[in-house]
Amino acid sequence: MEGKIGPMTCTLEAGNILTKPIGYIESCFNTKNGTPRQPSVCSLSRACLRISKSVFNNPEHSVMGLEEFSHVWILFVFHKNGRLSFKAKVKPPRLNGAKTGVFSTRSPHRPNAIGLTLARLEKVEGGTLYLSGIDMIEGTPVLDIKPYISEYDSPKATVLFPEDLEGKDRKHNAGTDKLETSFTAIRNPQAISEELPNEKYPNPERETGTCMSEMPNIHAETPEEIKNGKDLKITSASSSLVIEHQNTWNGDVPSQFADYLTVAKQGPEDRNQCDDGAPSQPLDYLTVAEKMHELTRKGVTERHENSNQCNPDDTFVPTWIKDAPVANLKVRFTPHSEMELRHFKQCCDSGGPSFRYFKSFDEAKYAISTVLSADPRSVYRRKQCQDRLFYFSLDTIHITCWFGDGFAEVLRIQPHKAHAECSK
Ligand SMILES: C[S@@+](CC[C@H](N)C(=O)[O-])C[C@H]1O[C@@H](n2cnc3c(N)ncnc32)[C@H](O)[C@@H]1O
Repeated sequence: MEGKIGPMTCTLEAGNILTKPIGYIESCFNTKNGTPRQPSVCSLSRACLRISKSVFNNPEHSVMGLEEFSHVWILFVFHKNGRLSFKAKVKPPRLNGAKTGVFSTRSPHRPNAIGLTLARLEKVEGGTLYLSGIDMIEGTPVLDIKPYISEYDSPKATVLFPEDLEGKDRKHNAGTDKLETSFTAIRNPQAISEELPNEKYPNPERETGTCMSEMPNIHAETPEEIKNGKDLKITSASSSLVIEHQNTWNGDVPSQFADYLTVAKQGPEDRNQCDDGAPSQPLDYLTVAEKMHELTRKGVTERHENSNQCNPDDTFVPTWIKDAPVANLKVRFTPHSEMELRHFKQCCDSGGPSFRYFKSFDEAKYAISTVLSADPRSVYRRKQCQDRLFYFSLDTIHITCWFGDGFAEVLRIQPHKAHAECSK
């Protein structure tokens, strides 16, 4: 039977789901103010997430095996967004007042108010996850956890070359595996046919899925015929494969590659003639193909190295992410604020204020510095209230600071009100 939520029918097929938090974040960030805009800003930030017993009777069962992953994706609700409002265009702080489409940003104000954070998984104890490198505030409802798997979650450059696979786990490289299979087919068709009991001889196009529309069908050739020098189709296959790689040059084919290509395109009669018309050794077509391959590979690598926009993993982002118009700030502490921070101890047994998440004065100072360096102010504050004091809290610390031209200065450090009890 279908469940109902108010007037709206809740069906998966319609994309309506009734969410139930699997737990709530306990975070070193108490308020939105001063919380980093992305988890990478403050690697020392910490949080913990207890899987709710109302979701799983035995929460520890649900996280079994998770300790084998270094990072986890956390899907959560921006529960402190205030009224649910969203606009098609937003002004991300990094654009310093300029607008862009909400879906090209990580703005919390979006139609479904769902956040996504990649956090480091420090440890798993029972049904509790200990996280670091986070940007979620205290009490954030968590909808789901998924392991971060770089093999799936980080796009890889298109690998054209079987050599790139050496020493790598091939299971996760289906595309390149296909290409390698096709090379194997070209080098040694019999080997492939032996692996395929239902087929007498391989058809690399079908076998590999590689786009080789012009590739002659080598299906009908017997290994004996190939051995007897009837290697035309095999060699054509290898040249077709290489010609496919021309595309990677974006039309700017280097002359050396073009020379190889000419040779590769010649018919067998031409290939076996020297310039003076004397018969030559039969051209090793596969060698030509491999040389072309090598050249393409070098070219692709160079293109990656010279490119400003592309990352080595074949991804790219707009320049406002990489070279934001908002510079990082220098951070300094007044001697007084530094002394105040030194009063915080690691455990509350010793009397006086103590940290809940940080392990030392240095960690706390570093975390405060990273948060301030990324300039946590809103664009409005940055532009309209430059000389106002800025307050935020981190762990059990309440911080007062101000911003000047290119810097932030910490003026005062006090125990955060909410944690004053423990300090006592
Ligand atoms: C820009 S969002 C990015 C969040 C996430 N990494 C993402 O990409 O979806 C991070 C900001 O959301 C705000 N925030 C964090 N937790 C929140 C919550 N539970 N409700 C509302 N806002 C929150 C904080 O001000 C933080 O600086």
